[in-house]
Amino acid sequence: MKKLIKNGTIVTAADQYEADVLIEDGKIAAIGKNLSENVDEIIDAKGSYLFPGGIDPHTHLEMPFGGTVTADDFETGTIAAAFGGTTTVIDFCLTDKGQPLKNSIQKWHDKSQDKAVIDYGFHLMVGEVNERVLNELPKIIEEEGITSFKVFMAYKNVFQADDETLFRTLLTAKEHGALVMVHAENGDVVDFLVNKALEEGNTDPIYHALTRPPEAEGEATGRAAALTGLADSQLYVVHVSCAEAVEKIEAARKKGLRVYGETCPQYLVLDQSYLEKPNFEGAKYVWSPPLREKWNQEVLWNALKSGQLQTLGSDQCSFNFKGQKDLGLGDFSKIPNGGPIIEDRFSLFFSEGVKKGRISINQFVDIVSTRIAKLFGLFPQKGTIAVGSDADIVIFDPNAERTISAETHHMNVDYNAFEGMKVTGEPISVLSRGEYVIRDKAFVGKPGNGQYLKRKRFEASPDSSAEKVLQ
Ligand SMILES: NC(=O)NCCC(=O)O
Ligand SMILES: [Zn+2]
Ligand SMILES: [Zn+2]
Repeated sequence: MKKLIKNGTIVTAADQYEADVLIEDGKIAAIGKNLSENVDEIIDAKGSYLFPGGIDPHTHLEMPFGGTVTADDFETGTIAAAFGGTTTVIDFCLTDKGQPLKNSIQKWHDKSQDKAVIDYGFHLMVGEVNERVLNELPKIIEEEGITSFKVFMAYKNVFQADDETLFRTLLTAKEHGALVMVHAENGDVVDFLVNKALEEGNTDPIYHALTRPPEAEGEATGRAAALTGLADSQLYVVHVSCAEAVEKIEAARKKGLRVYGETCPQYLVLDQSYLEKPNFEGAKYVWSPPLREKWNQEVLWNALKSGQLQTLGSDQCSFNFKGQKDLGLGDFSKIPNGGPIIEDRFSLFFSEGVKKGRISINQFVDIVSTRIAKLFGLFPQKGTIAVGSDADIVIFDPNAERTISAETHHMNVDYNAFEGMKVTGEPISVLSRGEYVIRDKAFVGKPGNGQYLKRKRFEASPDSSAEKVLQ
């Protein structure tokens, strides 16, 4: 099967140029001016950008959490992702203490393999380190191609791991070529503050933010970075929300540590005041870490622009307002944490970032796709438009205008946290390995077409591809 995309403007992390793209057997076979080939289909992309498909490094699809299960599964979640210009997701596989890790991974394969419409991989949660886990982790890297481990420093009595677990995970990752991801908040301090607020009768959603102060995120980020230095390992801090955490990442990177940071759209455009919305509507804006005071947004944008933060994840973790978020009526600590963002991550970032002049168009591609591919062992298969790469391509109209709304989104939830926001720029068609998933804004993919991705190991040597680009 051959396709030729003509007249589009290719944008990568490094270039912007007009050229035709020849696709054969799911790969990019040639790029050049005036390509003429005997093909099955010619796609006219005049006036559109051709972006490498977005890679979302942070999703929670069909994940049990907070006494319920996230509303989007691998089918609805990946369909929504594709509508939004994302062609790869890396989802967090939760694990259970005392259970073989491979059982948890099998559970995640079972939920995803017949449902995903785009390619996907898994990160693996490490909640304990013992002989069994230490024996299993290298096999998982080798056999499953799972080369990133997640350690929670918060959610006490649920997911939270201690510092020894984090440190030993960092040592293992160093030895076997994996990247350690952390949810960086001081869970003990947060737990104390939450209990105190509830004892004092403070139960509204805003107390979610007030009991998770930025200092708790900064402290945990700095602690994780220090342990990374001690282990001479590599660290990726997920969902960075505030200046205190950015400062710690910046300081670690100045020392030459391999510490990387991700932020999410919600921290770039929403703020703490949303939690004060009346009629319990503030619950829609409950994330951990919480939304921060507005001035933090500029710090995050600047950190993305200067390269101190490297990536944008969605932290897709959707719960319906009715029947799920309302579990926390009368007790903010019972509001399931998270929101629906997988669909809007890409175009919201284009609109707020590129259109508003905060980042260049090449930085946009780098942050939503290329660097993620490099850090998580997918480059150059994913994350760029180059000969030999998978033909994951977004045909994007940079001038289309739309208003974000739950009425029109494709996520399986009854609200959109960005309701009413106007964005400029929209995917028109999206190809995954050369096949349409979205064609002229309509879904034409098939559940089960998404392939599981075994990823390469993290390359830590100074001249590795990840390091060269990210320093
Ligand atoms: N971020 C959030 O509030 N929910 C998803 C789980 C996590 O990433 O901590
Ligand atoms: Zn988290
Ligand atoms: Zn998350």
